[in-house]
Amino acid sequence: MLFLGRVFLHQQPVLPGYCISLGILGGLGHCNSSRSRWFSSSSSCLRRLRVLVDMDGVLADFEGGFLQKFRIKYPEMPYIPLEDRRGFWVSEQYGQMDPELSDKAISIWESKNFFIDLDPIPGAVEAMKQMAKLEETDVFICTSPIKKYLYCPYEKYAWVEKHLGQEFLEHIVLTRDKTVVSGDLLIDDRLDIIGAEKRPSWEHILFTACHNKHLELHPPRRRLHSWADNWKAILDSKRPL
Ligand SMILES: Cc1cn([C@H]2C[C@H](O)[C@@H](COP(=O)(O)O)O2)c(=O)[nH]c1=O
Ligand SMILES: [Mg+2]
Ligand SMILES: [Mg+2]
Repeated sequence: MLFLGRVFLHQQPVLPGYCISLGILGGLGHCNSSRSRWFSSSSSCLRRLRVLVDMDGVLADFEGGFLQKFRIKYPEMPYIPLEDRRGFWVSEQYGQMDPELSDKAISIWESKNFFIDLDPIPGAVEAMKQMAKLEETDVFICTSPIKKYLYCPYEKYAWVEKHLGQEFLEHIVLTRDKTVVSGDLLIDDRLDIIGAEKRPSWEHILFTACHNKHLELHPPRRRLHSWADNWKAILDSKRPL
């Protein structure tokens, strides 16, 4: 039967007309893709969990890499130790210290080799490899490139190949607007993820970073404190029963 209503699952509206209902509606979700992961057994629909994982600040140590290169390039300039970082935008906090420092900060991540040289966040590579191997689970790296595109997009791909392997190249989403990407979970260190879609399909799990660790999250918002934290439990909490 053609399902004509709007079904809300994980706060996601499933567009009318997209779903052919095979019986039980529990667990409906990402059914609007030609490569959809639907399968039906004994007249029930099961679907795979889709996890979106941010790159800078979650897989790759943007803050650490920035500070190291900033201090090498501008040894005479003041800098902000990681424990004093506040707010997502490095350029903003440096600009508040001295207006000319904002452009100097930006020059660091606009330079060749900035993104490829970033170290992995502890535990990230192992966690991603484990996550990708989980049954009924699809993992995508969902990352925003800078607008000065000369090096960044290429180096993000190269970083993924170097640290996670070639197979992961199939699982990269480069976007400046993560709200239009569908998934069950988005693990990301940025507090405010906004964009064209006012009701993103994913639940945002805030990944703890130096710039957000002091922020109090209001329920039901959740954190992943590090890759040593129980990320599997967070995934399991989103699986259909
Ligand atoms: C801190 C900071 C970051 N950026 C850029 C660098 C990255 O390309 C994105 C962040 O990407 P994510 O997918 O949200 O991790 O933003 C910047 O332009 N200015 C900054 O201060
Ligand atoms: Mg990030
Ligand atoms: Mg898998």
